[in-house]
Amino acid sequence: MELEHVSKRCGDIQVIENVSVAVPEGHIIGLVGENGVGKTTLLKLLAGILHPDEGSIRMDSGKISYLLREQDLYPWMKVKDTVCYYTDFYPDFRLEQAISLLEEAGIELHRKVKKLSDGNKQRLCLILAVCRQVPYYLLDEPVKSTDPNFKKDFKKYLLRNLPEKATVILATHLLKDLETLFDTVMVMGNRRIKMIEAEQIRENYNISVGEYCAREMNAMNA
Ligand SMILES: Nc1ncnc2c1ncn2[C@@H]1O[C@H](COP(=O)(O)OP(=O)(O)OP(=O)(O)O)[C@@H](O)[C@H]1O
Repeated sequence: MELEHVSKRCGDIQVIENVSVAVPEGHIIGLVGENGVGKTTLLKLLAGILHPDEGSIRMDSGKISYLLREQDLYPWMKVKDTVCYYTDFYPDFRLEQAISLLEEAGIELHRKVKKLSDGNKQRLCLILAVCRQVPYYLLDEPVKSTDPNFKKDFKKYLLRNLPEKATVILATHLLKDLETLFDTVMVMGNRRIKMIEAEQIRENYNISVGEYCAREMNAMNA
């Protein structure tokens, strides 16, 4: 998965400009940056939902699982039908695993999606995303509405449920909760992306990943 000299405008805003990045395979990558900096836009470009104005993106959208937002779910459907819909649509969807994760989350199969709490709608979206068996997962703020315990255990949850060599790009503002999850971080700011491995941050700067990201975000937007 690779971006070469990619530029993208949204409305009258130049979100990214001439960005080239090769996504490291098998890494869990934290995508961070201030509100409105372009994290969702980048994930949509990678998923093939948006197209670059200039440059090219090398990826195979059939191999990508993209996390739905709660409002993308059909509210009138039952949880069971939502899962069956996914099973019909994606041959790589692991139904048994989804049923087991729904049970673990206490989400009943016969409940209508619109009757779920916001946090459980997000858990359902997450279950739909992680139960696809693909090499790439694009997760935009996957734990925003979930409870503190789930956020705390999210690293274990991902490692337990994704294929061993999966590549994950995860956009978040929750650096305190998630920083230990990342092998690499991409910091976005001022139309650019800076990528660095977590190990390199600890060795070269002797600060936490979260502290590094906060520092870089300030520097990029100064
Ligand atoms: N459909 C659109 N039309 C016009 N401008 C848009 C559209 N979608 C996004 N933008 C603008 O593009 C920029 C990047 O938005 P994006 O949602 O990618 O940011 P983000 O980093 O994900 O933000 P947040 O952290 O707040 O979720 C923002 O300035 C936003 O206002």
